[in-house]
Parts: sequence; C-alpha cells; structure tokens
Amino acid sequence: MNAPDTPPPTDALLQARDISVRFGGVMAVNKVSFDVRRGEVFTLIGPNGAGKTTVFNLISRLYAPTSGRITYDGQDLARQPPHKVASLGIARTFQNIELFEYATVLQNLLIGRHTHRRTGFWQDILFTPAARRAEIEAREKVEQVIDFLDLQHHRDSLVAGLPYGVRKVVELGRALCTQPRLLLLDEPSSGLNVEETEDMAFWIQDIQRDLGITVLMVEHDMSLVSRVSDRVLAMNQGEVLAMGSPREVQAHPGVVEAYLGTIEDVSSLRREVA
Ligand SMILES: Nc1ncnc2c1ncn2[C@@H]1O[C@H](COP(=O)(O)OP(=O)(O)OP(=O)(O)O)[C@@H](O)[C@H]1O
Repeated sequence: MNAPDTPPPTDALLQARDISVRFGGVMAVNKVSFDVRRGEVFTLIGPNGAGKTTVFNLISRLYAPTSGRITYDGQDLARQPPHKVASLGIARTFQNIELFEYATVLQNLLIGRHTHRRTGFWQDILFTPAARRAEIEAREKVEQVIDFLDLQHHRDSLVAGLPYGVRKVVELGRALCTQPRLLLLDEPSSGLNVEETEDMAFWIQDIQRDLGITVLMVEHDMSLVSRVSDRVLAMNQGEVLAMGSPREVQAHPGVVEAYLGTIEDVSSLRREVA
C-alpha cells in the first residue's frame, strides 16, 4: 500500500492538469488535462489557433503555464529551468527545421549530442580521460543514429545542400542523439511530399517500437496521425474537444465541425465526449 503522501503508481510519463495559458486577452490554452503514457505515440490535432503549439511550448519550457501543473516522470516541470529540459530526457523538433545550415550532418548530430555531455568546460578544454571517454561515447551514439535513420550517404554533406525531406530526418536524428525518453515532434510532415510523409511515418513507428521512446506530436496530416498514433487529443479554441483512438476522435462530430470552422462554443461538445 502507498503511504498517504506517495502519489499512486502511474503509466503516464507526462501529466498535464488543468493547464491554462493567457496571452494578454487571449486564452490560448484553457484548463487542458491529459496524460501521455509511457511508450505511446500521442498526437495533438486541431485547427489553426487551437492552442497545440502553446501546449508544446509549455512542455519544452519555452512558456510557463498561467495556471495548472505539468508533471514529467513524477517531477513538476515548472520547477525545472528551461535549459535543463534536454537533460531530463525531453527532445524536440521544430515546425521549421532548425539546423546549422553550413555544418555537415555529422557535425549537426554531434552538436545535438553535446547537450547530453556530462563533462565540464575545463575537462573538455584539457581533454581529460573523462572528456576523451565522453567524446568516444558521443561519436558512437551519433554513428548509431546515422545507421538507424539510414543517413550514411549524407554523413559529410552540408545541411544547406540537402533536400528538405532529408533535413527533416537529420533534425529527427539530432533529437535522437540526446537519447530522449520523450520526443516532441512539431508537425513532422510539414513541407514533405506524400512519399516523404510515408517515410516519416515509418521512422516514427521505428522510434516507438525499436527505441521504446514515447512520442508527443502535433500534426495536421490525418493519414499520418491515424497511422502512427495510439491516442489523439483534439483541441479547439484552447480547449479539449475529444480524446481517444484516432478512429474515435476523427468520428467525433465536434472534430469534423471544428475543422470546418463552424464551432462557436466547444463546451456543448465536451459534454458529448464525457
Ligand atoms: N506568443 C504569443 N503571444 C500572443 N498570442 C499568442 C502567442 N502564441 C500563440 N498566441 C495565440 O494563442 C492562440 C493559440 O495559438 P497556437 O499557436 O498555440 O495554436 P496552434 O493550434 O498551434 O495553431 P497552428 O496550427 O496555426 O500552429 C492563438 O490565438 C494565437 O494567436
């Protein structure tokens, strides 16, 4: 039995409880609650302005909630400084790729890996045995990621010269180099053609199945969402509209209407879901 002040065991890696974010007069996120279970792919969907990116930015600590609480692996995320998020095991990709354009793929991945380094400034400068070991470990990890994502052919290419679809995979690789437990993917299919989106679906499935990484994703492409997501949370106007399997959420009348832009009051639809 648990002691009275011990939280009950949970399979949730991330828990958001009643989180709200206000920007001036705009309630971007209004009392949103959800759990992301260990090992699942959990996807946020919703029309433009629904609040998805704001939720994402809360979890990567770019924003702080106006109210509510986000717990990651039992720890209050708001107590963690933003620069500590990567070392907690949270990594992210961006809607508009953020890589060093005039560095090679290998260099970009090594930079990603360096956020994981445990050695200090002086150890690195003096190249102590600990720093040497860390460097070898970093290179090994990066090589594993290059093999995993089939990037061998591009290892020494400058990012600036690569097709957009390959850059998206490099960005995914950079996030994987930090050995995350929670991977945040911000619109992984944006800018990709049909074939590249198919490939992205395979990478996400491999990351979940082979690496056991929990994925939280914001995505608009419903075929990708249905294919890779275990559960989906639909938002509209900062509120939760529906949550469940991809099939359940897509069949929800409120979700269909929200995408058509005809919903004025999501409260009635939330009652339908309950
Ligand atoms: N930094 C900010 N300052 C002021 N308002 C903001 C800010 N960020 C978001 N908003 C507002 O909050 C609301 C939710 O925006 P958010 O970007 O989270 O939606 P979204 O679902 O991600 O939309 P999209 O799919 O277009 O990216 C919108 O009304 C937006 O204008």
